[in-house]
Amino acid sequence: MQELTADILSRVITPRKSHSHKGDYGRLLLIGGNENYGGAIIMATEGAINAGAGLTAVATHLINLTALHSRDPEAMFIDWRDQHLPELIRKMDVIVCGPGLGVNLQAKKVMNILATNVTEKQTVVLDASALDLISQDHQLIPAKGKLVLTPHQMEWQRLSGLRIPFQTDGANLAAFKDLLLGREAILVLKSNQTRIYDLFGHQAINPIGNPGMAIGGSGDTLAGIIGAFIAQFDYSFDTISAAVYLHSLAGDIVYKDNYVVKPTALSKRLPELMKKYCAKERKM
Ligand SMILES: NC(=O)C1=CN([C@@H]2O[C@H](COP(=O)(O)OP(=O)(O)OC[C@H]3O[C@@H](n4cnc5c(N)ncnc54)[C@H](OP(=O)(O)O)[C@@H]3O)[C@@H](O)[C@H]2O)[C@@H](O)CC1
Ligand SMILES: Nc1ncnc2c1ncn2[C@@H]1O[C@H](COP(=O)(O)OP(=O)(O)O)[C@@H](O)[C@H]1O
Ligand SMILES: [Mg+2]
Repeated sequence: MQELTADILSRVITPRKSHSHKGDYGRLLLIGGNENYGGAIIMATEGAINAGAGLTAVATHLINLTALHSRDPEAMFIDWRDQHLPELIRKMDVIVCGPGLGVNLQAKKVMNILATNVTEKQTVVLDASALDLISQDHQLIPAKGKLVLTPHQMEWQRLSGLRIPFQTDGANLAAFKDLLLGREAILVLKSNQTRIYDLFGHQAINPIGNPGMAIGGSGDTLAGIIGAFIAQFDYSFDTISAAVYLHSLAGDIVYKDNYVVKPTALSKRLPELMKKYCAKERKM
């Protein structure tokens, strides 16, 4: 099991080229935020924008439009009932689905649209409610594309059938293989020591982070950061590991002077940290 260090950031976060435009840093769609959980998709969006996604769009309940745009004017919006959603999904590089999505009929409809429209070249990050929905119905797992699953331990219990005390590395990997037979997929199993697994034998543990991050929205923010990293850099074990590490590093910086780590405060630290670790690489 590889223990992550700051080296992962310098390896993944590359300097931006002068001759580039927003399209070079990825098109990211975030899907989630029902009438009760609008905050979740807004926090995921703040994670994504601050982690550098080139273009960010949000498919959510209409009720969240004003709140979203007043906080994040960088994000584009689509009502998740809009008939153009399938078309928009097909244009994206990466789709993050689940923060605040809920599990009602509308949520299932949205997941079904996603599952049937994802193409081979795209990556889908499934988090929160999306994981609960696929636990209930495996047909809702997108049929094509690369996958990243980001459960916390209870979501993983629902998905894998492994009770939390039995979530050992061996058992996690076996359950992950069973679930995603033959697919290109990465599992980010979140806890106070998040573990990352792929199906080729890579395993990493994140030793940083803090209990100030035990607050609603921390995971939603991480889902956005992971989406932005894949959109800008690539889909790889290292890229996803770097996103996990950066999230905790930003959390640790906020925690130095604060009893709790508000997810929105964590997101604000991301651009400066990305600059710092990218600049380090250039000096080497
Ligand atoms: N502001 C917003 O809009 C927010 C909206 N949100 C949205 O809410 C939706 C539901 O997501 P959820 O994660 O809140 O609920 P759920 O899946 O039931 O998990 C909680 C259960 O799991 C257990 N548990 C055990 N181990 C655990 C662990 N390591 N980490 C975490 N939990 C652990 C835990 O145990 P207990 O607390 O009982 O000890 C409890 O029984 C989803 O769409 C999400 O995006 C939230 O993101 C918050 C901010
Ligand atoms: N005690 C802790 N120490 C370190 N990291 C933590 C701790 N508690 C929570 N986290 C991190 O916060 C995030 C919580 O994710 P999640 O439970 O999905 O939150 P939410 O759904 O409320 O956004 C994970 O990235 C997890 O690693
Ligand atoms: Mg969560």
